[in-house]
Amino acid sequence: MTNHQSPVRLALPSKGALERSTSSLLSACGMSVFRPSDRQYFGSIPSLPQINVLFQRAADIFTKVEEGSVDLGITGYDVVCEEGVGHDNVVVIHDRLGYGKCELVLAVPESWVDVSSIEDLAELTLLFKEKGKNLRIATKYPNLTRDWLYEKLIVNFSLVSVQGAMEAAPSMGYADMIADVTSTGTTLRENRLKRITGGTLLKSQACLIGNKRLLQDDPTKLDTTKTILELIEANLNAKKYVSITANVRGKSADEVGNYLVNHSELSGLTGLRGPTIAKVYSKEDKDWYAVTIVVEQNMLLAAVNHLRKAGGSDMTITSPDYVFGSQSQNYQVFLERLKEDS
Ligand SMILES: Nc1ncnc2c1ncn2[C@@H]1O[C@H](COP(=O)(O)OP(=O)(O)OP(=O)(O)O)[C@@H](O)[C@H]1O
Ligand SMILES: O=P(O)(O)OC[C@H]1O[C@H](OP(=O)(O)OP(=O)(O)O)[C@H](O)[C@@H]1O
Repeated sequence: MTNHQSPVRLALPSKGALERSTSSLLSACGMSVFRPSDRQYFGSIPSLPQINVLFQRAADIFTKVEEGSVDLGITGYDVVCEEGVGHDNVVVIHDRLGYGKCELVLAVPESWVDVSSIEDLAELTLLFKEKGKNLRIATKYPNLTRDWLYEKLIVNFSLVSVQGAMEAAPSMGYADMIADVTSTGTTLRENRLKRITGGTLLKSQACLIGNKRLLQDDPTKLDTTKTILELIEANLNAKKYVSITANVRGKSADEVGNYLVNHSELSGLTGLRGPTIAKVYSKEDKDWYAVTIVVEQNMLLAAVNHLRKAGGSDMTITSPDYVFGSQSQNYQVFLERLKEDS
C-alpha cells in the first residue's frame, strides 16, 4: 500500500441483524474491524489503514452511499431495492455476502382462515372496497410493497408507515396486515400472523454497495474496493471446499496419479485441477506418496473413499480460508457495470 491513497469511507451496520455477522465476515477475511465502543460511530480496519469505517443503521447506509458521504457500504439487499428506485448512482458490488438472509413477505392474522393465498388477498381487497374501505398494510417497505401489489393488479389498499414492532400493528388495530422481513418465522408466529402462498415479495441477504461516481473517479478507491472484494469473494468461495491430504501407497507418483484420475467415478473427485503428489520419505517403506486434493464439501466422503481405494490412509482434512480463482469474477462484473454507466 502506498501513502498517497485517498481514504475510503466504508459504512457498516451499527446494530441489528447485520451488525455481528458483518464484523465476523470481515474478520474471517483478514479485515477485522476496530470499534472503540458501541457508542462510537467511527472505526477502522487496522489491516487496511486506508479505510475509515462509519457505523450506521442498515436502513440509512443506502442513503449515505447514494449521497456520497461514504464510498462503500454493507447493508441488506431489501434496503437497496426499497431505496434504490431511480438512484442510478449506487452500484451493487457483491449481492450475496451469505448472511442476513431473510424474505420480505405479506402476513395476515392467523384468524383470517379464508385468506391463505395472494388470490384470496386480492378478493379480500375487493370486499373491503365494496364496504368503502381500504386494506391497511403496515410496512417499512412502501415502494417494494406498492409496486409488487400493483404488478399483481391489487390496488385497493393503503400503506401504513411503521418503523418498529411491525408485527404488533394488526393486533393493535392500526393496520389489517403487514409486509415485513422474516427469517425463522418466529416473530410472525408469536404475533399470531401467517404468511400467504405466493406472498413473497423479495429474497434478501447482505450486500456490498458503492457510489459509482466516487469509485469511477478515483483509481485508488477502486483499488481498495478490489482488495475488499477479492478477499470476500475468496473467503466465501473457500467455504465450499475442503483440502484432503493422504498418504497413498504406490510404485511411483505417476502410478498413484494415474490411478486416481482414471478411476474417478465422479467429476471433481480428484481436486480442482487434479491431485498434487509428492514423495514421502518414510523410513520403513519407500513407496508412499502424499496426495493433496481440494474438493467440494459435499464430496468429502466420496473423495476419502476414492483415496482409500487407491491405497490411501493417514488422511487429514483442512478447510481453506481463501480460494482464489485466476481473477475475481465479481470485480470483473463490477468494472463492467461501472463502464456501462460512464
Ligand atoms: N430476522 C432477520 N434475519 C436476518 N436478516 C434480517 C432479519 N431482520 C432484518 N434483517 C436484515 O437486516 C437489515 C437490518 O434490519 P434490522 O431490523 O436488524 O435493522 P435495525 O438497524 O436494527 O432496525 P431499525 O431500522 O428498526 O433501527 C434488514 O434490512 C434486513 O436486510
Ligand atoms: O422471522 P424472524 O426470525 O422472527 O425474524 C423477523 C424479525 O426480524 C426483524 O426484526 P429485528 O429482530 O431485526 O428487529 P427490529 O424489529 O428492530 O427490526 C424483522 O423486522 C422481524 O421482526
